[in-house]
Amino acid sequence: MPLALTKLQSAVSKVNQANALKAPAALEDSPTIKVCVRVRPFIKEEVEGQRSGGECKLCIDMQTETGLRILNMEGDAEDDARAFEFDRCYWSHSRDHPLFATQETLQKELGETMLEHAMNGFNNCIFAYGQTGSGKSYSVLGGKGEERGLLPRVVEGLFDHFAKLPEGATYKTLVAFMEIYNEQIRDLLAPANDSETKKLEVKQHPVLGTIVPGLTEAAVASSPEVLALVDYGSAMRHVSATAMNATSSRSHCIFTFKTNLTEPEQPSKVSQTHLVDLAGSERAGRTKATGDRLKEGAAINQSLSTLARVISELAKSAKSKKKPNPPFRESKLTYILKESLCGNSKTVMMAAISPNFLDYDETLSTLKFAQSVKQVQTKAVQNAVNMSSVEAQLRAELNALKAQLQSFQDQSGGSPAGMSEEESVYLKRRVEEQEQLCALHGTDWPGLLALEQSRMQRRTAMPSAQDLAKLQAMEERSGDEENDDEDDDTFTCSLLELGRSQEGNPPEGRSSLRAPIRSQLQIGGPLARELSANGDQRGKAEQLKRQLTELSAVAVECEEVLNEDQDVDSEMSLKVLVVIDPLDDKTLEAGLVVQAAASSSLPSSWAWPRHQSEGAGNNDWCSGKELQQRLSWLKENRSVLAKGPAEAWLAASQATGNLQISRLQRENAELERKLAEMQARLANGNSPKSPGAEKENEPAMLRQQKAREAVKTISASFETAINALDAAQQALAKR
Ligand SMILES: Nc1ncnc2c1ncn2[C@@H]1O[C@H](COP(=O)(O)OP(=O)(O)OP(=O)(O)O)[C@@H](O)[C@H]1O
Repeated sequence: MPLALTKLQSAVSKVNQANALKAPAALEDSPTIKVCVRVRPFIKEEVEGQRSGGECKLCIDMQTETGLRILNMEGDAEDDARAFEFDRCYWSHSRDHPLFATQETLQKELGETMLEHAMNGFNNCIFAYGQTGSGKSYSVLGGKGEERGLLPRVVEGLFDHFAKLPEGATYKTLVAFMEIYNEQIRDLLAPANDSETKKLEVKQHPVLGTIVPGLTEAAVASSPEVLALVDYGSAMRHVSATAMNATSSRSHCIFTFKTNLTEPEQPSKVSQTHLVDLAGSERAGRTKATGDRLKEGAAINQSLSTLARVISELAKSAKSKKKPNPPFRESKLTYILKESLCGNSKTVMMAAISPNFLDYDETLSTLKFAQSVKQVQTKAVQNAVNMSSVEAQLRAELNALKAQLQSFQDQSGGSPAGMSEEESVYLKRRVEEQEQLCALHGTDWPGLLALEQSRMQRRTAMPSAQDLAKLQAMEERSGDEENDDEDDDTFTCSLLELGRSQEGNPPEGRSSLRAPIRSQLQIGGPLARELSANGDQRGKAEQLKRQLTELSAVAVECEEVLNEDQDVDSEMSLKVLVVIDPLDDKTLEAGLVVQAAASSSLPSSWAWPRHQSEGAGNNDWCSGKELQQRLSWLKENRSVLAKGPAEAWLAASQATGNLQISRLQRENAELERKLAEMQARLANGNSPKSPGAEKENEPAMLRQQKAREAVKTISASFETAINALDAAQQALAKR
């Protein structure tokens, strides 16, 4: 082929590739916040009536990619229709519509655009806004497989982009995940025990802009790692059932990733991207909220109304060119998003709306709000930064803080005199925070990755997505059983079973027992309904969640202990039986079955010390406390598991108060008796008596041969048992 033609073809293909990545013209760069609207399908709660009394009337009409109409079905629909224009409208209500948009459509248009920005050093933000149950979480987080939302797709895409970087380029990524619940910031990535103690505040930093000191910023190197963190964070989020949505998010949730790309001899391109899933705006009457739910609703509405005032102020000033004075600091949400709403960021609003006429008022108000957001301008600039100068500035600040603390301490020979207790605590905390900032913006990247690994181990971990599919199937089965037993309305039971064996390949970097506990509760639909049905069930739900969290932590620790021992064939499964009885405090039973060293060391019949409370036929089950005992056993004995039966038996006998030794002695006595009996019969030329008549008729030679084999087998096992017992007793005697 002539060279010119090859070049032309390659140029055409490059242009095509670039076009394929490009968002529609309406989404291309302009200084205002881009506004998209998405219409969801009718959902189960509408069809079944909890949300709408069974009334499903479509009131949205979309003819173009940028325009929609909302119809007032009470009057003359055509006359009463109100038309709106946005940067992009996504029709996800019905698949047969020519404009039908999938999760993939959103990723191609919005996700890829954000990634292009991030790779070029621009900050991004996408925030999903809308009434409860309108599809915000579905768009941002989504479900499984093809239903994955923007967040997981963007994370995967990010690492695909990194893989294509030119030689010599390096990248670093930090991720954070927080929620704002009742005006408090919660770190969703902090290991469970840490998060309760930390009170997080938003601050303005002279070098770094808006920051939340103390918030976990996890150094990550692959998309599975980030997705495991997203699972973990989602599990920690406040979700509960309301009449409008069985899995309603009760908090605003912000996932952030920061990138730092460096090419040789170039300033680093840094970016920060927020993906925000706002809590639903709601009217207490429709959600039937009372007590804590109502309080949550008030806090949600307060921050959303601050957001509305901020937007209104910004929109007004865009028209009048006056300097705006928006009340950013009146809510944590607007304070954190300040930069995204009017500063250095390319920002998209995703307005999620319900298609149902019953939600007409809320939908209209969402559309009007979205229209005002369209006028708000931001000022995105490329962040090309000299990282060593940033680090130097942060270090200088750290040194100044340390010097200040030191001078107070010097004045008083150790304790900071002249300072109140509060001031000294404050200064010490500032030093700690500044040290964390220096580390995050310093050069010790391997150190940050190692820190994250150790944090991961401390996180209470949960089952994986694969396990969740299993869970769901089991839950459905147990749901059917519940329906069969409608008379018994005091109990709700769910059986969740997670498993792991050597054949299963857990995804790299993730323990197979990790998955959101909250997903378990969501899957436990009947359970969630039971918990939210009667006034004060929240306490019960929290208690249950705590118990499940603790239990999973123990299970994962067991799994990790087994994983450490490469030589041990192990198989493990966790069964959780959730029993909720409103009259009883006992809410949870769990069982952990570990077949450690089933084939190589421990005799398979005796792989686990059985607890005294275990009854026949039910010996896999144990309570949380017993699970802890099993974990201790496993920890104490892991070093011997792979060595051989004698040591393993010894270890087990120590752990179980020598019960096993006496059991073994009984077994040996029985074996000895059988052996003696056989030998005596053989010596007399008599084969052992067979029970059946046919056997009586067997030729004498054959019977004798069988008897000899039986003796051989028995004496072999007898020998093994004796040796093991001897070794065990000798070792015991030495201690
Ligand atoms: N585009 C869509 N396609 C299919 N199902 C959807 C879509 N959007 C939303 N849903 C479904 O609608 C229900 C409510 O959606 P979702 O939980 O995302 O609402 P939300 O706005 O986040 O609610 P809340 O504010 O209460 O958390 C869910 O069952 C979700 O799966």
